[in-house]
Amino acid sequence: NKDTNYVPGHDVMVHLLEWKWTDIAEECESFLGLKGYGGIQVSPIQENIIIPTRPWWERYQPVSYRWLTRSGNERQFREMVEKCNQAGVRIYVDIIINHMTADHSFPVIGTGNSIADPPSRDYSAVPYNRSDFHKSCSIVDYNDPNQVRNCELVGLHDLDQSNEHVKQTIIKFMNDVIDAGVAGFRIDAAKHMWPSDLNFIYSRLKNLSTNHGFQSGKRPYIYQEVIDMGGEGISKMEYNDLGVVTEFRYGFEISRGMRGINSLKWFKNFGEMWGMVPSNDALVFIDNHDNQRSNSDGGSVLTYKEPKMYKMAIAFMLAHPYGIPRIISSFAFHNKDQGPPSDIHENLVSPLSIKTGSCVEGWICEHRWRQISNMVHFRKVVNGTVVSEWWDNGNNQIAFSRGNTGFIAFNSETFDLNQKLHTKLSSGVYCEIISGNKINGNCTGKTVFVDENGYADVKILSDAEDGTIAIHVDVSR
Ligand SMILES: O=C(NCCCOc1c(-c2ccc(O)c(O)c2)oc2cc(O)cc(O)c2c1=O)[C@@H]1CCCN1C(=O)/C=C/c1ccc(O)c(O)c1
Ligand SMILES: [Ca+2]
Repeated sequence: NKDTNYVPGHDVMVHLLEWKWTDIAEECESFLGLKGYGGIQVSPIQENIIIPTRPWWERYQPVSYRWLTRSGNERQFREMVEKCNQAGVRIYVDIIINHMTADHSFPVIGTGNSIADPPSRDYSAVPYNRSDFHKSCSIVDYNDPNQVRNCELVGLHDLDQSNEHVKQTIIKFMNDVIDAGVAGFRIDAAKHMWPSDLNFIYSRLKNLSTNHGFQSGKRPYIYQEVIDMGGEGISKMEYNDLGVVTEFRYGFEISRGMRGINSLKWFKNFGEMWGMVPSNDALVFIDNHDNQRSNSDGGSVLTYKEPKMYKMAIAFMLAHPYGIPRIISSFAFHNKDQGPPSDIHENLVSPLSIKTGSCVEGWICEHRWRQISNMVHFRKVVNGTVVSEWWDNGNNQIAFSRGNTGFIAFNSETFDLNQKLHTKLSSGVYCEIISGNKINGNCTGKTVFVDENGYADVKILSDAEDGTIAIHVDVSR
């Protein structure tokens, strides 16, 4: 089964990219739990190589399975899991089991001071040696499934998951993390490992820890990074029996829609019909840590750098029932390799500075933006209902209801939207949640009136700050 293991009444995962464990624990208690977020994808916890320029992707070159990175140490990790579980927010660990480091021109030292000698495949802190790796061939033909699994991705030394010692070492690492109280894993570079080997590993994972509030018999939620835009030799459908897969087409298509490249009217049947995996098998997102800074999936997905369209894309994702949504919370970057704000002398990511509710000094904190966190509330309220009352203007103005619990409209035309639209909501005055909140019975943003026949006066000026209006039954006055 593919249960996220979220606490009932919580929904939506946020990837707190490069955040430190102590800051995450604090954010669980002061924001994420209260807003009803379901879970957090944390950056890799396993020791990684120190690359002099500290690119973000150094965390994807493991040196060992010790829980020592610039985000913190084992004690801080355990404390974070404890505090977040208590706040009703689950933790998902981004784990790299396909490979270790590449060869480098400098001595290889890890973030936990372990050493390794990649050319001789000696990773003494695990330990791994040459017999645990595939022969070093490079992936040159992505249409050859054998190469993609058994050769090296950009020179990263490729572990042989059919080797008994490798399997047992990975299984032990993952089971230790499960015992610390996490709810599941992101499997990095899953496309580069054989489904049968992954199945062997997953089947030997323990149930979630009853000492951390999980009911007995709960299985870890496994979502696998499989970058498949179609056209390669390997398909995401080879993996979605084992667990959930990242559906890269999702963010690509919604970005095209909100950019006006593809008319929003086509999104009436958005979902499996668009060649995406079944909804329960799809981990969906607009942008991720990789394609927000490069276009590795071949498309130019929306990011925080284009805020109006990005917020519309996120709002659509959180309002629509297809898939399991994940948002990213980023750090500002100017070049695609740049790592997080950090004190380069100290071997840690710099402390997060959150002033007056929004992050500063290089941390974007999309998860705190009102237009995004209020849509988490919307998604929780409409859970279990279907899309109905779809309306469009034949191009880039759309609206739909979610049962009789919520209603949302988008305008990405160059002219205003000003219509009486039918909803399935009962009549009354609703606080509009993209422009504001309902506080002590008052709306801090716009209000929307729904008449006794369910018709709402919907107005979205083309030059408005936000191109979305959304209401739901929890914010009727
Ligand atoms: O130009 C680069 N890489 C080549 C193009 C991206 O290829 C990579 C893919 C990749 C990309 C597209 C695919 O269709 C595919 O099957 C694999 O997955 C990775 C996964 C890792 O754990 C570590 C990596 O270094 C990579 C990687 O380099 C730069 C310099 C090295 C790291 N890197 C990067 O750009 C790092 C990218 C990266 C890192 C971690 C990820 O989880 C990821 O998805 C991408
Ligand atoms: Ca491999």
